Amino acid sequence: MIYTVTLNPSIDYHIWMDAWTEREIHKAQREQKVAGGKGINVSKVLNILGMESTALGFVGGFFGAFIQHELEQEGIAHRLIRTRQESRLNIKIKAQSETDISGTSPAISEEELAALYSQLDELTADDYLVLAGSVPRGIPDTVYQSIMKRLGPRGVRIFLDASGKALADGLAEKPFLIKPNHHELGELFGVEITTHEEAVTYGKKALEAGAQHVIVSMAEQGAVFVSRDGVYVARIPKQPPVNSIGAGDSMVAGFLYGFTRGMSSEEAFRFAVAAGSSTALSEGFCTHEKIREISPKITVTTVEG
Ligand SMILES: Nc1ncnc2c1ncn2[C@@H]1O[C@H](COP(=O)(O)OP(=O)(O)OP(=O)(O)O)[C@@H](O)[C@H]1O
Ligand SMILES: O=P(O)(O)OC[C@@]1(O)O[C@H](CO)[C@@H](O)[C@@H]1O
Repeated sequence: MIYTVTLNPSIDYHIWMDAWTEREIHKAQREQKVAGGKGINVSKVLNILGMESTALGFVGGFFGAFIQHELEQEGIAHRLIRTRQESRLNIKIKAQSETDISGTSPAISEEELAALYSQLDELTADDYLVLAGSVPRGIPDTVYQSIMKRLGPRGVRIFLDASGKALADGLAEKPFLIKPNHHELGELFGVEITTHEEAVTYGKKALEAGAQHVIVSMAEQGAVFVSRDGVYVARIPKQPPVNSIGAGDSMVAGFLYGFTRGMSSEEAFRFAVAAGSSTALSEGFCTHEKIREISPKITVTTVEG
């Protein structure tokens, strides 16, 4: 079974407007409220691709009930833990460009965190676990490392999509896959990454630091894959994004889908990039049809050495 953990889910409030200007009153042309958070998005994309998963994490208050209800409506299994404090609201403004405002997270109590640990203790070597997104208040930012310390030795394969200290500390526990974007990977090593070559260099350093597979996503520049199976660069034709929110989550779901369906690392990587790009270049998340359409436009090349 695949489990996704979203410690800090959100309602994503998408709002479209002609232009965004400071000190102006704006009228929305269109708006949409959806359950969000990185692990939840991975579960949603897996569901669209026809693969089951169980969403774990915390939800509270009215916003939390909304998130839970949406998952139920979409037929996504969940064991979300109800918290005393309300889940957050993240605003996604789509005007000349995309602007994100992330709401303050609820504080999670020790008992609520303990309830998550007891759920996680049920996982076995047959399971995949996706740990994705920010860590809410009340939880130490070493939480991903602690979860990996507990479940890694049991053979659970862990996909880690985190940044900052949560990513840095997590590496030592040998996650099966990490998916930083090039800014997050640069931050990890205190450098700025702008080219595929630099992403390969620092992707290899992440491998040396413990990760087993590394996907470095680079938005419209495509992505880089580094593992002992090979090093690949994926390029995509330049096109303005329609919605880049959840593109990275679609990539994680795409790789997980491909890998668990028996694709080679290279094929799973291509599928992951196609999933990410078809989410970025269309309304809503990727689908099998959109992935099939975009796949031939993606070039994947092998990097020697
Ligand atoms: N403008 C774009 N054109 C084509 N593909 C894109 C574009 N933006 C993103 N993608 C695809 O989606 C993948 C992930 O994008 P990105 O690097 O922005 O991830 P991210 O920062 O984790 O995103 P998010 O956190 O919003 O999900 C890229 O590797 C690429 O395949
Ligand atoms: O603040 P975090 O947890 O890092 O990211 C949260 C978030 O921006 O990530 C998803 C897109 O990847 C959105 O659904 C959600 O609002």
